[in-house]
Amino acid sequence: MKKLGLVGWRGMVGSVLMGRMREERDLEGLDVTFFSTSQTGEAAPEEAGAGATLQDANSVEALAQMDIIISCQGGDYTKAVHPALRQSGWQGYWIDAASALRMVESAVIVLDPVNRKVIDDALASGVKDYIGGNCTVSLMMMALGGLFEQDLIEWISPMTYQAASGGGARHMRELINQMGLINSEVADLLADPASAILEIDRKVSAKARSADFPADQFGVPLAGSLIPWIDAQLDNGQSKEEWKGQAETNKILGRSAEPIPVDGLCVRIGAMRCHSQALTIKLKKDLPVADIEAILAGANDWVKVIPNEKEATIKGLTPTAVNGTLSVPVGRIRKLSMGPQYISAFTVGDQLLWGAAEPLRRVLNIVLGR
Ligand SMILES: NC(=O)C1=CN([C@@H]2O[C@H](COP(=O)(O)OP(=O)(O)OC[C@H]3O[C@@H](n4cnc5c(N)ncnc54)[C@H](OP(=O)(O)O)[C@@H]3O)[C@@H](O)[C@H]2O)C=CC1
Ligand SMILES: N[C@@H](CC(=O)OP(=O)(O)O)C(=O)O
Repeated sequence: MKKLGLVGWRGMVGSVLMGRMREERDLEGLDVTFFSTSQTGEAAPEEAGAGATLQDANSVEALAQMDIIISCQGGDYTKAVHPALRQSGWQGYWIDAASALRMVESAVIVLDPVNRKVIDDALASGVKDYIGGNCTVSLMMMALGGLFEQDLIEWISPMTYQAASGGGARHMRELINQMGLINSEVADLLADPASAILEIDRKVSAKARSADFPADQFGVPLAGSLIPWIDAQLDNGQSKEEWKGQAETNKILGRSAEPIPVDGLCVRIGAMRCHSQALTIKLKKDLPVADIEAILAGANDWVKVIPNEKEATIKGLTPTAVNGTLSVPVGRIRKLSMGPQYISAFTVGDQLLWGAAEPLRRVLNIVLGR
């Protein structure tokens, strides 16, 4: 029986992963060990077996007993533990949600509905590190998989609308706290239909700008606002999140020569866990919209083409509609006035499912040959 070690399983991404693995019974037939950086010796979840306890996630000796390790613990943990584990001679499979190893040459970024062949070739050639992609990149590629598969894309400019969950659980809590405080500030005025909307607006702004407004996680208010910067600042003016667009897309596709340009602005908005993206795409040739829709719809089981109509769009192409599901709707597909090869598209996806957990559980099954 293969030995699987799970690290980071009780965090936000790890909990979503556990939920999916339980739904799909992925842990059956495996000898599962749960690790923790802070709770060694406490009771482990039932999948570890009766009486099993949490093992020390910082113990290279304990980790080295595993055939496969999945980590959702974060990049600092990966950087601290993975090199020591490999240096100890460990030959097992390392599956990771964190970005730390993504661009390392010996690692593959996994998104099997899009790059199954890259994964299969890597397995055949002995690659042992399989890393989940950046959520925004994975969701964009799930939506546009058909156009990538047929090599129809000359370039893409994604303008993103990213959810609070991308920052972590504390960021989601802060957003809801901010929403609640804003509502409380004007609750009496809202209850009075005769109150002046500009007075409500003035009080909302004053509250959000006040020194005691909770903004420790995002640094500035997000509720009722947005933040046009995600992750670190790079010397070329891009944010790191924007840099990942082109770097990871091409690595996922296994394209080193002639990379597809992918560049745009990444923006944090007050959604909970769905990232949305408005895409401007230059195609390599002029294709009818109906053909583009058919190519997109046929690429995988999760992408769903929403017709470019108002009712269908506002009902099906929003974070509220998609939250907590594996569906990746893509719509607003139309020709732009720049020319027949230029199209728009808009897509929404759950950044904790296809954006983080789902590619990991799927590559586990691929590694296990099932
Ligand atoms: N958030 C996201 O959108 C995405 C995150 N990722 C990657 O996944 C990593 C983990 O992210 P995320 O899941 O948000 O991190 P969390 O902060 O939710 O969890 C990380 C770890 O914190 C520890 N922890 C301490 N207190 C608690 C608590 N009260 N409840 C749960 N866990 C606790 C747990 O480790 P222990 O048991 O050892 O104490 C847990 O595994 C990120 O660093 C990133 O690399 C990847 C894609 C998207
Ligand atoms: N940076 C993403 C979330 C994330 O964790 O990305 P990555 O896995 O590339 O570090 C966001 O804030 O929405």
